[in-house]
Amino acid sequence: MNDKRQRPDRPRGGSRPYRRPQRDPVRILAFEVLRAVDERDAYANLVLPALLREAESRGELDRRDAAFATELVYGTLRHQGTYDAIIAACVDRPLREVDPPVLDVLALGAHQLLSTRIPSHAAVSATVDLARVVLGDGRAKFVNAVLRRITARDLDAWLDEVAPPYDEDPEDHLSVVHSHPRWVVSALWDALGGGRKGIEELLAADNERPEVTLVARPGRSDAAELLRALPEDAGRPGRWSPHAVRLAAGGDPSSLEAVREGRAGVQDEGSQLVALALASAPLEGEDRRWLDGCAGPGGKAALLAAVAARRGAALVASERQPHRSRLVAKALEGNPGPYQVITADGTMPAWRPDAFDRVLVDVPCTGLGALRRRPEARWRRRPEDVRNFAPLQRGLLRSALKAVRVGGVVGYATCSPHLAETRAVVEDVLRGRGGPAVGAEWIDARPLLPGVEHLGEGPDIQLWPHIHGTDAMYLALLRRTA
Ligand SMILES: C[S@@+](CC[C@H](N)C(=O)[O-])C[C@H]1O[C@@H](n2cnc3c(N)ncnc32)[C@H](O)[C@@H]1O
Repeated sequence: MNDKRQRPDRPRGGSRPYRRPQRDPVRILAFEVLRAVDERDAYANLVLPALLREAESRGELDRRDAAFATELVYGTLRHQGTYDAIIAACVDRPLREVDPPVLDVLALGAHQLLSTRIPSHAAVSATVDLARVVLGDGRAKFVNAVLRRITARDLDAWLDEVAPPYDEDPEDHLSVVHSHPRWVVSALWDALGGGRKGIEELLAADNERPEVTLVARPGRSDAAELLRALPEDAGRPGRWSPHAVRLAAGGDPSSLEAVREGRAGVQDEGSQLVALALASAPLEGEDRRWLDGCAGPGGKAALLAAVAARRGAALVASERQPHRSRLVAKALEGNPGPYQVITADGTMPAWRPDAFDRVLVDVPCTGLGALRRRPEARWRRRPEDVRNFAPLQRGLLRSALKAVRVGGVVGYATCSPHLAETRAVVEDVLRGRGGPAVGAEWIDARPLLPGVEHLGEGPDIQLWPHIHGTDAMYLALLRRTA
């Protein structure tokens, strides 16, 4: 602690007594996470748990504090676009001229004022104290003035003020109200189709915290075992996957023995459905050799390997990044059937052509279908990322189609619904645009997800957070014909 903070309370210019700011470890920690996300392009879902563990080990935070810090960080990052528009209306210069750490404190304050039940005076005073600790007294005055302007309206009144009317500019309106970059609103709407209701529900779902879903790896565990091991009301069966269990808020997967032993894991239900659909696609002839060509960190590979083991098939799980291959190896440890984990570039295959009966390529993508999990991703992604992934996505699909035997099945998956990453890739590869044509035909994937409704017109499928409660996973199934 520096000298200044150790000085005793004393009067300062005028009659107001000097008050030392309260050091609130929760808000300081939330601020540090926001700075790491902004300055180092860190991922909140990695930095936050690490800082929480450190603070808990120092005895500074308990579970309730940790939950509040999590709410502050995720809520602020999710609604950052909305808060920035409101803050911009309360400062007399362009936001780019406000120092980023000051903006982070203001956004944390705006979140408490506009989206939590914390009384306004308490939110302002706690945020000004935070500003005094992390920014100094001078900038804290600026923070105080801006926050007081924000308290003049509630969130709905601010949205009426700062968002352009829907009828004038629907995408800009939705972008401000639902805190998504405009180009992302546009891309999601193109993929979803339909009118205002659907896109509003989707954008709102992106701002909800997703529930944690477990997978009981078949042959190693089952949903009933997981449900029995959980306290009453702490878990529910999945909506669509017979292997899924949904944890109630605050549920800790590592409290379950099956998870600790790798017989179960954490996996979004959409990701489970993709692996299960590929595994159940009809196939004539041999069905013994399966490949996951983009396996890291191993969620789908572990489910595929477990299903393969029950069917007498073996899985090769391949991943280009060595550190992610190690995660795949860990996810597959203890699988009851044969499997192999290799580190290889899927566009320069380490296997012979025609070597496999089933192949999955869950290609690298913008991740626009998983915005619920990575609240900062929407601000980091750029439209050019879509173009930059395009050659790799096409290359990986072409290699997958060569790796499978004639009659075998390829699953092309993304966790982005952006049409340029989904159907456009598959159509280009099938038509030979930008490379040699590949002999393959579509398989209707919809019947392979029994009971799942609203999958679109087929033959490919697109899942949605607001309809299916899953990440927005895409899957195209193709059969090699020549
Ligand atoms: C969307 S992730 C796969 C997620 C994985 N299927 C799961 O369910 O856990 C895409 C993976 O492809 C890997 N990758 C990127 N380029 C690759 C390449 N040329 N060959 C193989 N893997 C690649 C990335 O490192 C990343 O781990």
